[in-house]
Amino acid sequence: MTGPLLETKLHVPRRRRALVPRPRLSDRLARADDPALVLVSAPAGFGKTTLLTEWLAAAAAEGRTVAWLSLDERDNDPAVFWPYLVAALRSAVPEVGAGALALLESRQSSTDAVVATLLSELSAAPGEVVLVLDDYHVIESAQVQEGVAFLLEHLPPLIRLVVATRVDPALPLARLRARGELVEIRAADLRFSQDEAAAYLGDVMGLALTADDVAALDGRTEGWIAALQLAALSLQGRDDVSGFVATFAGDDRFVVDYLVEEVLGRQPDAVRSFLLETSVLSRLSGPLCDAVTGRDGGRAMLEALERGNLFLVPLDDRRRWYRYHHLFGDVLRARLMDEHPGSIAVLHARASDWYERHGDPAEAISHALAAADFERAADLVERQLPSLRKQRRETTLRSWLDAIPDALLRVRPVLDVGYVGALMSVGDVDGVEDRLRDAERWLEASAGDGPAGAMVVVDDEAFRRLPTEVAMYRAALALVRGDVAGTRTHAGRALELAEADDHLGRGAAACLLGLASWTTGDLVGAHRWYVDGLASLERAGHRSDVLGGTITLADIRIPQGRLHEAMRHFERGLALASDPAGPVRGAADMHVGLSELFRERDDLDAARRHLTISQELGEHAGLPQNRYRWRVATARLRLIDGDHAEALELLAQAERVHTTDFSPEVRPVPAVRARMLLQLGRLDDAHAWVRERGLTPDDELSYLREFEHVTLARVLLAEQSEPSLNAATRLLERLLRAAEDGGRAGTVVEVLVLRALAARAGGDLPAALDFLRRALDLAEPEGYVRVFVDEGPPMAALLAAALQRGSAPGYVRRLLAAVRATSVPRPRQQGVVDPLSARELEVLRLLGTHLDGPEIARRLFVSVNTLRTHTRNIYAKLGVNGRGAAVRRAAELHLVEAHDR
Ligand SMILES: Nc1ncnc2c1ncn2[C@@H]1O[C@H](COP(=O)(O)OP(=O)(O)OP(=O)(O)O)[C@@H](O)[C@H]1O
Repeated sequence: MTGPLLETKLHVPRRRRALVPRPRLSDRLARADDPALVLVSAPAGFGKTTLLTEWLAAAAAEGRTVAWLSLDERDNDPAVFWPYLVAALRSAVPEVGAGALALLESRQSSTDAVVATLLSELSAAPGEVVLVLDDYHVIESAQVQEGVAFLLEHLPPLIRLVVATRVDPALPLARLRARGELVEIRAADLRFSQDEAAAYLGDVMGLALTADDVAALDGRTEGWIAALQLAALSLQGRDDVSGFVATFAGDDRFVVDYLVEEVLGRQPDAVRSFLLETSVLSRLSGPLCDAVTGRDGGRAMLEALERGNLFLVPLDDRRRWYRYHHLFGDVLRARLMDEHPGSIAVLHARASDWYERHGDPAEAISHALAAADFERAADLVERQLPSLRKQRRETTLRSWLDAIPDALLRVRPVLDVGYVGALMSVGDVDGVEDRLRDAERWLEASAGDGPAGAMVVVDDEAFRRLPTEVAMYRAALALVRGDVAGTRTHAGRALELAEADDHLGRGAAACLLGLASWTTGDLVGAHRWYVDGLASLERAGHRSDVLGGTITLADIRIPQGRLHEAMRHFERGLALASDPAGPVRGAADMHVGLSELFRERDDLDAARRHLTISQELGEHAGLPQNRYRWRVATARLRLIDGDHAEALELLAQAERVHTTDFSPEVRPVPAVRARMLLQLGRLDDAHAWVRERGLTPDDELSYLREFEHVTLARVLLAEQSEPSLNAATRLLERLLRAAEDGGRAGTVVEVLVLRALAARAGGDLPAALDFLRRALDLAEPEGYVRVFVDEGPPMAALLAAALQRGSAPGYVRRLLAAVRATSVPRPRQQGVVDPLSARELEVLRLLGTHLDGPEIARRLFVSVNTLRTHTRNIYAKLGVNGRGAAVRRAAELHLVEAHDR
């Protein structure tokens, strides 16, 4: 967070001295049978906050712990919202949230990872906890809303969420309502009844009114408490009550405007000016008010206003911080705009200055922007850049920079490049080029004799590092565009320019160089750069980058045929990620990587287990990248399980997920699909794929297309004609040489396997056995299995022949056993034309329970939409049109028990 955490936001608002008791509402809240969510939703000034403070005082007396968070617009940045939410919980239950806090402080995890961790910590909370989010209507950020919805959906039984809001929140209300987990208090419930209005006007506001006047006032305000309060303030000392009541009606904005005018008009000049001038502040303290008004006595004035019921809400127990009631504040600001429009910028400027002196740069920046003093705002933001970046507050940074005129950013290269960082962090490369070019021009112009003419630089240290940073962003941009040479040039330059102690700069540059080597197939070089880069990143303390790099290291080792080492990298990565401060994304990907290695070794149970863990982690954290890897790995397993349709669907989804990725690891997806088509005997579709990719056996070979060319060789082999066999053989020879030259032993094994099959198809058994033996020699120490087994019967025949000749007998026997295990047909599902996949059977079993759809989806870690697709397929396959019928039919066919075991 930029600026201190405001304790006042976590403070349960103090109860007013005199309140009208509302037993009917507090009873409803008290009787509510432990709902997950209490929603208090009504327009401004209906007494939502007051009702909650009353109820919570009683709840606290009964031993429930209460955590409170008053929200404001800044909470739309997840990097602001979640630290506050965790702090609110921790201030109430100190033993909860340490892990989430560590994640937040590491500033390298997704907010989803934070929520997932928080949830698991909450489930260990010692007793009942009520978490209140007040003024939730200010939250417009979809990201924050989704996070809260996720939190709510997974709340442990003893935790209750209470939301007070002026508009209904984007939370799954209908579902909670259906499950009886929602208690709602709305405007109709909150309106003062006539008796309550009488008690309010008489006992609280001290007005001696007739029953008719009370009835008239209650009728006119329709029980809207804030309006009644304003009316009561206006009525103090006035005789003609009936005449006054007749002048307003309805519960809309006009009433408030009208009434505030009335109230304001009755204040002494000093109070009135104070109210108007300080209305620019979202929080008020005596000293801050003094600075803004230019007069003394702010604190005494605030206390007097509070005593006078003038809509001042205390934010702490020590009477240091207050805010205006929103409704009142809005009208005050509109009034100020009408009466003294010219003074607004001055007032904001003073507030900005005060906040800067008092160490709250975020408030200082907001007020500078509100004062339209963009130069000052830009200065302040530039000074905050390093800490914003470190805290990953790109959303906030972007919202500030968006508010500053572009022409101003263009003469401030440090800020402009900061903007580039904020854009690239979310993969937005539009406009990046322009800004980098600007920065380069400034750097050129200022070479030698310090900053150039019109250029503005506030942070000289940042300006010194700017050339490195620009080179780095250039390298990253080149990589996104597939320009490997450019990546090398710029990253090399960044490395040259980075100072010895700039570990982050050096590490990032080395990794970019590693990526460039990787894309060209120079895996040895890529490995070296990554080892260097990771050492620097570790020194810089950038854990998430270290984790990401560890995955890459493993990914580099796999085509090199070093499966054991790849496994060690993944395991080391998992150890890093299991640290409370380790990002979930890393862990999810490590598990997929491990699953792929176990699948290759034919340990399918372990492969499945790691995918499930990865999926759990990934779904919690909503990680598209993980889902991409996860989908490909799952598709491959599904194919082995015989779930062809699902395997192909998963691959199609994976292709959709990653259309813009540039890392070598995502390129094989289309080729994996083609291999599946071949395994399914869909040769025409495989041909179509070859045409679509524009592949020919005489193409120039490149590492990035290696996987595709190996697949092309398979397609040619599958054709079983002499010319295509010859073409396949020639292509395989070239691929073999390239893989051997590049030290890619993993690829060599695969190509040798195909070469053996080609020789066998050509009738040259001795040559086939020779290629096979070479493959076995390389593969045995690393434990390869599926690379042989997936070739099916032709390979089984070759292996049997090899066994007869005594080649690697133990290993070959294991491979043959794996072939046999794979070809055992899955249990037949009698009475079903199109058999149900394992996944569909799982869904079917859950359909037979009392669980509702969303719950089933949650258990299976899939979206409700995916579940719907499964359900539709199941109904179609069973020839039924509803859940009950499907369950009955499944029982008749013994489908469910058979699978359930
Ligand atoms: N039971 C009550 N007795 C006396 N005054 C009340 C009572 N309930 C609410 N009020 C007064 O009405 C005004 C509005 O109440 P409150 O701030 O709780 O409304 P709200 O619905 O939370 O408003 P907003 O949405 O603007 O935050 C306050 O000045 C409060 O003191």
